[in-house]
Amino acid sequence: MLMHFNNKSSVYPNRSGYKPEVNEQYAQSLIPVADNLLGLLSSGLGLEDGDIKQGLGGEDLVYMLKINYYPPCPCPELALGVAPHTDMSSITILVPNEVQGLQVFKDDVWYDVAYIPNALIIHIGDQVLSNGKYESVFHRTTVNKDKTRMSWPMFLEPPAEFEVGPIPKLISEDNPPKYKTKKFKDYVYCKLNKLP
Ligand SMILES: O=C(O)CCC(=O)C(=O)O
Ligand SMILES: [Fe+2]
Repeated sequence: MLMHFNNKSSVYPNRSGYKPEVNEQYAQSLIPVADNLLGLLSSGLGLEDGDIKQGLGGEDLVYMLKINYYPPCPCPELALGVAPHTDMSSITILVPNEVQGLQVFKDDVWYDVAYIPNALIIHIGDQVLSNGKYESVFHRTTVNKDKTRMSWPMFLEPPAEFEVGPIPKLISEDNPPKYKTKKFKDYVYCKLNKLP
């Protein structure tokens, strides 16, 4: 289930019995956290605090909340909840329930991401803006034989029509652009279709 938020509107799926208030409250309270994180990522690159947010569309940045629902699976060793991937968002802020499932890949090993009550999990997504300085985390989810797992990721993404590319201030002769600048919707299309 997907919900889009920005500072102008919220769009909900139209499902009978679905009460959006709690998700709305959760998403709204994450927005300052998200903005703070983007500021930190910006200063980590030696940029002004607002530069990354600006490079993602500024006030038009999309905060997309998704709800993942993984029912119990009779053969968990034969299935995955989500196949290995990197997120196309700039960052993802995720809260899971207590059922283990998220794994990240490092040095050829899949590691369980421990559930820590009340902790937020932050994924670095595809970091075109940083020109690859920040590396996206390759991750997947497993499923559980008996228990239902749920997770609530919020993806921070540029608007579809917004052009994304390495932040010009980062580019120099020593650090040429590693990515083409293109509309975010074209970035998504190319990634999904394995095009350059
Ligand atoms: O359920 C999770 O913990 C992660 C889900 C995920 O990777 C995604 O929705 O992109
Ligand atoms: Fe993901």
